[in-house]
Amino acid sequence: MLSIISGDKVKLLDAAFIKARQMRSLDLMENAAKAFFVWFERMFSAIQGEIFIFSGPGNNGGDGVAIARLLAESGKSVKLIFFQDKEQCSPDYQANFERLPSKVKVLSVLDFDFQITENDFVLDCIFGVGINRPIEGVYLEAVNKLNHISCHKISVDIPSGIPSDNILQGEAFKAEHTLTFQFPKFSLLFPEHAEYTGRIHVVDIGIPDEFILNFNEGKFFLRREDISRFHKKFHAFSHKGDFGRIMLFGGSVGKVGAMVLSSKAALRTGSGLVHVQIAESERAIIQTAVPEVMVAGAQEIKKLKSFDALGIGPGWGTEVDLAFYCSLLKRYHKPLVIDADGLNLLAKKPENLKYVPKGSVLTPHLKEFQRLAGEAKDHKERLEKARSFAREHGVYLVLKGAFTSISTPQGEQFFNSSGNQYMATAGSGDVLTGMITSFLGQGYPPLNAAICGVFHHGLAGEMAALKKRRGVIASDIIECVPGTFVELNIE
Ligand SMILES: NC(=O)C1=CN([C@@H]2O[C@H](COP(=O)(O)OP(=O)(O)OC[C@H]3O[C@@H](n4cnc5c(N)ncnc54)[C@H](OP(=O)(O)O)[C@@H]3O)[C@@H](O)[C@H]2O)[C@H](O)CC1
Ligand SMILES: [K+]
Repeated sequence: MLSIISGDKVKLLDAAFIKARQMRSLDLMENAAKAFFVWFERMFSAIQGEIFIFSGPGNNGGDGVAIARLLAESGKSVKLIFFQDKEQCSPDYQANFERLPSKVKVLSVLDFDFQITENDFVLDCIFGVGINRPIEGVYLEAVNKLNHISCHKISVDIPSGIPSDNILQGEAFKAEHTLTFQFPKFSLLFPEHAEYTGRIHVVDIGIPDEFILNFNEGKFFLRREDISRFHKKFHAFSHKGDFGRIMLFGGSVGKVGAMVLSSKAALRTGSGLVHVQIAESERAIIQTAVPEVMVAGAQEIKKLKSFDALGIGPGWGTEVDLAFYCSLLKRYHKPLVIDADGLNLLAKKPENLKYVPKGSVLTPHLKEFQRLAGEAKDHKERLEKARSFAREHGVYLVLKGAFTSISTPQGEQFFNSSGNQYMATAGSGDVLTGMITSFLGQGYPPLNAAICGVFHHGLAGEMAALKKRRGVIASDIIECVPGTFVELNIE
């Protein structure tokens, strides 16, 4: 699992790593440039245009100079545009400058005419994690000009102008792709920066994850290769009971569809038995739509404890009898999942939060979280609030959106990498509730249930989007859930 560390620690990390390996910082820069080069060749095999590399005075600029050499040596037409005289640049920048082949055309930004056409590439190596103030002067002018030119645009490590751990002040380079080294810089995960980062790619430059862990600040980035370790193993003798008995509460009149989606998603995620508690008048709908589901009666509600997990809220409405809701929370002592109206009801009467069993998983989207925890001025503050909320209430807080975050009662935060914009569709959250409840019911610890739920949900969304793009609906996500187990090789 990748650790996300702050920009000011990157220098310490580099220093410790090169010392431990007895290598030079220049070698690490070479690793970074090579990692970029390999990625670039794979992404853009048939390059027709010219490659313009804008290189700032620090080591991000140094990466640009090394990349210029590698690209030129492979036969590409490369122009290097610099901002400062070599003598004012970092030592590793200077060392790479000395190694530039003569076929790289080098010119000052002051002499550059910005004649760049659609097929050309701009590589943004102006500033990386060392930026310490908003860009201005020649840097701002160049960035503004580049942002108005249409061509292929790639930022190296981070779009220049964006601070690695904070919200952008002023302007920054707008990339189509950001290739970031070793781990995603924290601010790349903020919605405020989506129009600058484009697609984010993480490449390894040779520093092992265990090494970076020494600098960890409790933030982790979840990737496909991390997921199988959070799964439970089943075997040939496993029976229906091992896959869990769960109960879902929701589906008021006119909103029973939410329960159809949640319960179906739970079954597709592997639940052995799924009960739903819904408005009596809606019973026929769900039993027709999902014949595998059972509708709970008074008997089951009485024997709440016999269920392995509960999921509360999808389509429940806010007219629910609060006394009934509180009695559920008080009588059930295992972790459960709360979503949608289950959360809205808690936001209306926060004093009831104390009844939520410890270790429960709460899955608000941004608006629901705002109702629960109050307004945040930006995503950074929102994530801090999420962290405090999870700690204070002893719950796992799943804040849904791009890079869904999971905050734990211990103060850690996990960021998900699967999913896409096409999942922002009605019922997508109900599907997630069903999935996380299903994993909880199968005996997964709450963190594992949340991680697996969020990752598989996102992956199912990616698979659905392959053929349907913006036409994806929540039912398509459910249909793709079984395929995610195949894709990740989970038995
Ligand atoms: N482990 C890794 O990931 C590696 C990453 N590498 C690359 O190195 C950069 C970080 O390099 P660094 O030199 O620390 O920082 P920058 O290149 O971002 O630039 C810092 C210089 O820019 C000046 N500065 C800062 N902000 C501004 C501004 N707004 N306007 C003008 N100048 C600015 C600053 O100097 P000051 O004295 O003026 O503050 C610095 O000179 C990382 O992002 C990767 O790309 C390594 O290649 C290998 C390992
Ligand atoms: K950059």
